[in-house]
Amino acid sequence: MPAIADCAADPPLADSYYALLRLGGDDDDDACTKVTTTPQPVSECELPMIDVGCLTAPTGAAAAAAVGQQHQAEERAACAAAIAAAAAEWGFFQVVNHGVAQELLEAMRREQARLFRLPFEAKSSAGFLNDSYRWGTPTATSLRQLSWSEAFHLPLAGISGKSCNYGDLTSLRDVTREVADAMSRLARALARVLAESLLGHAAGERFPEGCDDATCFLRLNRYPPCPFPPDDAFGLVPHTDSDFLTVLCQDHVGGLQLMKGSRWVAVKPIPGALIVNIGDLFQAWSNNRYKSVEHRVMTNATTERYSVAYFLCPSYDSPIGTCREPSPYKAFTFGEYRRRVQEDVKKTGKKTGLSNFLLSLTVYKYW
Ligand SMILES: C=C1C[C@]23C[C@@]1(O)CC[C@H]2[C@@]12CC[C@H](O)[C@@](C)(C(=O)O1)[C@H]2[C@@H]3C(=O)O
Ligand SMILES: O=C(O)CCC(=O)C(=O)O
Ligand SMILES: [Fe+2]
Repeated sequence: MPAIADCAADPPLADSYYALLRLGGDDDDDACTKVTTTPQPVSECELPMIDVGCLTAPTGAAAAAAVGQQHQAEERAACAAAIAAAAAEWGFFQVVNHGVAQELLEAMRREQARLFRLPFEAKSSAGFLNDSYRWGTPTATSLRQLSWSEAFHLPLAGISGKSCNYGDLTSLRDVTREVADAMSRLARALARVLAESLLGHAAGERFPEGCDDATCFLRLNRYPPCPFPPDDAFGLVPHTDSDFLTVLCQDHVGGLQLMKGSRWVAVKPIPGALIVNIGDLFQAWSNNRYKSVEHRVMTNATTERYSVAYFLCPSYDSPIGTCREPSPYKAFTFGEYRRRVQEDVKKTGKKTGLSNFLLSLTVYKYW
């Protein structure tokens, strides 16, 4: 592993900042991202908190005998109902007893810090961690499109793949693999109860089809301190996630905000809890019942912030489909969706997302 040199570790985000400032590009017409002279105060919210122990605990014979199968079934039904209600109302919730060990998450944070402390040249060099390093916003044309952050967007297939040379980063690989496995179990259990809540038990059991190790991603995010005013650039620009659902572990620093009603609210970090959010694919599949909610990360002037996100994605050739006809959306595959998002971001600097795939501009409300 190259020598650790803190001073050269940060990506040249300030260069991007000044270049965009000089460019003076038009700010968005989007009210949510517009720079306002008097920014609206953002209140802090407590996301619905759900104990998902009954979904993640091993269902051994001893456990069944002790608790009683009837009671277990009732507990599972109540948990599923709380998850479905939060996905419909908030698009976001928090979980405890989630099955991802606290020591593992702490080890992940240590490995992540070590990884991001590598010199920028090493992180961005060809082939490093399968070319998964991203920083800033290469497509930005205005300051408000700049994400003051760096990330490794890791396809899970690549983590164990021999094609990737980890060198001295083998401990990072092992921890990453373990976190991905544990988050994957949680994400699948949640996706399944969300599908069951709309389809019934037997049909929901097969959900999500087409999602496996080769198709999901783990994203390691780092938000360096940002010396510029928080109204100039974001830590991560407002977006919805292009997946079925995301499991997120944020540290104690805070900065994540989400849209609730038509206001931004800040998510208070709760030690030990993981955050779950619905992505675009679940919103489409559920005919808008579950909400893929816009979220963003604010910058912090003094303190760096870390997060890890697990994205539950199907293979590119998977049709997304619907839980029930008629769907408000045209039929599309995940590959078509990703391509359209990338084209839009390249052309306009912004993701348009699901509205590109609506059958008509009528606002559908099914639920
Ligand atoms: C420029 C963009 C790429 C992105 C969508 C966005 O408009 C803003 C955030 C980006 C991000 C970050 C996390 C995930 O990697 C991602 C897949 C997502 O859902 O939001 C990407 C988006 C993307 O490349 O589709
Ligand atoms: O860092 C966070 O809190 C959010 C990250 C996020 O939204 C993403 O990676 O898609
Ligand atoms: Fe996100």
